[in-house]
Amino acid sequence: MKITDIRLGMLRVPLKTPFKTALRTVDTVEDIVVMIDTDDGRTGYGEAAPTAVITGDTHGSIIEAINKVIGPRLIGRDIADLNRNVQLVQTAMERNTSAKAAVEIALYDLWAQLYGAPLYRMLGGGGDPVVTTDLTISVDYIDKMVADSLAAVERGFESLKIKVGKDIGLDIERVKAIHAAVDGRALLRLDANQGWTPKQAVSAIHALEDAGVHLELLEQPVPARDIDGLKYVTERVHTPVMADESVFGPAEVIDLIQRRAADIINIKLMKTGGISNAVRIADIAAVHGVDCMIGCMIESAISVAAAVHLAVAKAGIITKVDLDGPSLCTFDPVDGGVEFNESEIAITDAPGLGIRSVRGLEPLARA
Ligand SMILES: C[C@H](N)C(=O)N[C@H](CCC(=O)O)C(=O)O
Ligand SMILES: [Mg+2]
Repeated sequence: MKITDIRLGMLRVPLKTPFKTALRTVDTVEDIVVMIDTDDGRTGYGEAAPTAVITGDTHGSIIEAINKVIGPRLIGRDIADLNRNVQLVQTAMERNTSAKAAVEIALYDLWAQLYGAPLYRMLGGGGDPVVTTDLTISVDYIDKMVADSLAAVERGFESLKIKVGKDIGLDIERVKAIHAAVDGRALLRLDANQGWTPKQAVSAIHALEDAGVHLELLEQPVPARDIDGLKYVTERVHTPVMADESVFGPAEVIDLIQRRAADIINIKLMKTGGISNAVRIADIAAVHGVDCMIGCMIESAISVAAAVHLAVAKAGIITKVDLDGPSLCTFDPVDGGVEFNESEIAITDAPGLGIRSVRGLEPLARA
């Protein structure tokens, strides 16, 4: 099975409600879809999310990276030669992790299709191919966040990811109000998206711990590059601290673990550059006994499907799931693929990612 063509399309899916974090507000998934075609008539699918404030990737950089740099290396390559193909993707250029992720996802999709197995099985997974995700509550007025949290609990979500990091005093009030409202019906995860200083983070978490607010974890309280600050927080609070924007690839994870700067690692395919490095991170974390979450950016059911397959394959070490991208969307553009049903996500027996087609793609002309 040889690669004959690499096509790109623009996917636009409005969100049900604006997604607001300390870093940005976004109301539509506007992602680049990669389709890799082979000489036996198959197509592998991938997706890149342009999250410039986190990865530095934009629509323009993703398109240019795939069309001009990564794609040309792959034309004519044999899909069975996965490790070499992945190496060609990863060594094509520095950074550009979202573009690399999209291409890798499509390569893994085709590789699993070649052997007629769902991707999670090719990654060594067995057992029940089902995961349970949280739902993100955007940072907003307190009343709105409380209403959104109650609505999420009514929809069956038992874990809520509360966005904070905008205003420390208000953030404490936000979390106390949500905690009182959901009254033990959902676990609370906080994500400050780099919005606090180390000292603010410690005082906020102490205030919440002292008020009896149990938190499952605190995600990325301080700026991404402030690893000393992350360690400062981790050493001073009981709540487990998770690194997100601070860690992209395996080398950063090794450094973070050696410095004991966080308790948990958030793996996202858009940060790792795809599945190969995500597998490495999960394996490194397993060696050190560090738990991982699998997360996503504002992504649809294409790239999130790949994350679900990885989560099932690495269920022993990926113990927390934040794959709510498709639940935030007004519709699912994918025919086939993984079945997203609110908090429950299930993989079918279809080969690869199981994606038959993607509706409403706007073709992107080659440069
Ligand atoms: C969508 C997911 N639940 C999430 O919250 N991801 C954010 C980043 C999303 C973005 O800005 O695109 C995170 O974990 O920081
Ligand atoms: Mg985060």
